[in-house]
Amino acid sequence: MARVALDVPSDTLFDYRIGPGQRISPGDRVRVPLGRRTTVGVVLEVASESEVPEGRLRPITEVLADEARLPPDILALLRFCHRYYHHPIGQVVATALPAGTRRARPLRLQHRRRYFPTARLASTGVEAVPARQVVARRLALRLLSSGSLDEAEARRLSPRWAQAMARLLEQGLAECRTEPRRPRSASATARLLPLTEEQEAVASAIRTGLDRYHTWLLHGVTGSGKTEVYLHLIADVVNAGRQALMLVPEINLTPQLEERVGTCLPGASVVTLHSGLPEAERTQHWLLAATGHADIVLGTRLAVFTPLPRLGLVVVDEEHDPSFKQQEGLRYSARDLAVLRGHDRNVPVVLGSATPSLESYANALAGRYQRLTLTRRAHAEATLPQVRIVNMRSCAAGELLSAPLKAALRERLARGEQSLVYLNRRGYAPVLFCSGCGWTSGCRRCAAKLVLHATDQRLRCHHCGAETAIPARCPACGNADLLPLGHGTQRLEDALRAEFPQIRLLRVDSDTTRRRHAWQAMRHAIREGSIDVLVGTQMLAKGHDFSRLTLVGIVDPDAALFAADFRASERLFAQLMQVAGRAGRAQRPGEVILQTRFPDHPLYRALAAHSYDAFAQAALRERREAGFPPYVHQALLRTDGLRLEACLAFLGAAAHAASELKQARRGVTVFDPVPAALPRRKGLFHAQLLVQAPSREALQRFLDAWVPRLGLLSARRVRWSLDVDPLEF
Ligand SMILES: Nc1ncnc2c1ncn2[C@@H]1O[C@H](COP(=O)(O)OP(=O)(O)OP(=O)(O)O)[C@@H](O)[C@H]1O
Ligand SMILES: [Zn+2]
Repeated sequence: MARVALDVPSDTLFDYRIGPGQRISPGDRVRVPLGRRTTVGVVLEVASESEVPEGRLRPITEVLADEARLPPDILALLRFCHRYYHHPIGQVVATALPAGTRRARPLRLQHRRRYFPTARLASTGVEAVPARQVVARRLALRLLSSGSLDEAEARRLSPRWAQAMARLLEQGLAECRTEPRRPRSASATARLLPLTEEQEAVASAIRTGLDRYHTWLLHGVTGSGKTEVYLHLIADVVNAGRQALMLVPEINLTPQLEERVGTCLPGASVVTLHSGLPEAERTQHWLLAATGHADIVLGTRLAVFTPLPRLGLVVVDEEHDPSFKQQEGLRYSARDLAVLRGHDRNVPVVLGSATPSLESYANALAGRYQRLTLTRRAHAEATLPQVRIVNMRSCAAGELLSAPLKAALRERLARGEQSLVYLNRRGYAPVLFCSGCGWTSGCRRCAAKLVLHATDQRLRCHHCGAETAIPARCPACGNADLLPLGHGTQRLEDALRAEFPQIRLLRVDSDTTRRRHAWQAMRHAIREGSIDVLVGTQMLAKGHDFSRLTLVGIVDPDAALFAADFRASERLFAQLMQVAGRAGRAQRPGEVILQTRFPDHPLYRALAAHSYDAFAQAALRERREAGFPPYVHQALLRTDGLRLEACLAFLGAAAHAASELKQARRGVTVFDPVPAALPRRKGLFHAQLLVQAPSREALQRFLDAWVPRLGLLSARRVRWSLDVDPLEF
């Protein structure tokens, strides 16, 4: 009898009878009947007895002949996700595997034919082929000179290659073998750079422990060359015959990084895994990893679930990045799961960042992780940029560019260097406002304002995508005097163009990069030097290495200082430090100009001093005093529905169910149901209930008892889901 995980919202496995002649192990994919149809699932257990009476047990329709079955460590990871995130097991499995695994077709590696010269051809030489068989001769010559040919190479020699090759095979002059289609064969164009002294110290510390689990927090200032350290370690691991898994945030998975990883290790094969890959390609890459053909897996958060039989190292770059946490369905943290995988497989884990998450930093302080630091930039001439804080209090409201920033931009233009002006808000202005009656442009479906987009003259909701034309008159009072309030990147672009009419300016935000490959083309333009000034949102802040960029201007960052979310200041500090870190990464020194109305704020002071530690220690102290993570552990029960009352009523019932749990509730705080920070989105109301405990164990003990009861509550017209270790509220 096999117990199978199916992609349905049920918390249990489904039992099926193993037919005569069917050989089944946990990890196999099977086709099974479900109601009147058949569906594909994964066998998690094989057992001798079922609670379902023998007669009602339905047989497995088919065992799919996959090239790789899910290994025990992945099955254990999936079970962990089911338990820890309290998510239905079948849906955990469906989330973790590429979509291709849901089809009732065996997973097979695509093979490619490769042709080799036979001993006979080698001994007789090309004379064995009659001279008038021009194409066959050409193929034979090439077979002898390069040792082998694949189809693509043969086609390049002649479009009529197939017929000629068939003749060579027939005559016993060539032979054909198949091999798995590899994603790329790395050429040896690039090399690993020799490490600096500091990088070497870090790398050799990690090298001493490559044979066992240990989590290293690689805390290196911006531009310190963390990537190079990862690559050296990955090279060691691959050369020792093992596989490496490297996770990066979505936006950082660039063709350049892919190429860098691919070319610095000639002979190693690299596959990428991310949600943007076509389904067939993603399945092939996954299978190459699972069968051990790929040496390096470079991917976004979903890659953490990839089976890797020879795993030797896990790297998480920019480990603080919020994109490692999935924000829907199975709300897993790929960073946390990466650490767990390293632990279960007894291999080292390297978490790298210039601005570690406070969770990881606290883990390092507590001795659970070991922190290694890079304090200097990798380029011999490069230093950290000078940070100047410009007080905007005396400036007119709405003034975007201060005199010092304008002067600094002018200098860069004169010297032919690049500048970046950062404003983390896209659109022209966050809201349109009537000076007559005070009307503002609100979204009908969300508790949010419609953002004014000047380039195409639309009002647009950044939460649900709703949009309308800009009204000529106020819809409430008919007044024609409608004013944009506040500023976004489009307005900043206008201000820069007005001040510097000649500049070659590029705006980078999710509006301008929506088209596929747009960002790639832009990055190319930036590298080439055909851009003077970059304007953009946090898309520009992360990980980029533009060598001619020497000035970063930061405009209007103050709002986040006073946000209600307790993580807002951590996020702001990380963003500012990252964006400041884009300046002066190569030969020329960098400068950062930060415009603020709160020049003495400790967060900005720490930024100016490049002191992550000062910021982090103060922030952790506050978190401890206020009782916030990482000193407590949280789970959020989220609901949405057409009526706010229905959501709150469900949450009220859930809170009541919690109060009835005497034993399991000990030490656990259950807060009151409240509307979410954005209470209405896409026409649905959102409300939530926060649960908090002093330890993970206490929280899990409570959730184990509580979550099954939630399923019994009447949840009419309310959807609910649980978010363990929530990042957003
Ligand atoms: N050992 C080295 N010798 C010379 N140059 C190096 C060396 N290591 C790294 N570099 C160069 O230093 C620059 C910064 O490296 P990298 O982008 O890896 O930094 P980083 O630590 O990831 O920074 P950030 O956190 O800001 O993304 C790159 O241009 C890289 O090529
Ligand atoms: Zn909306």
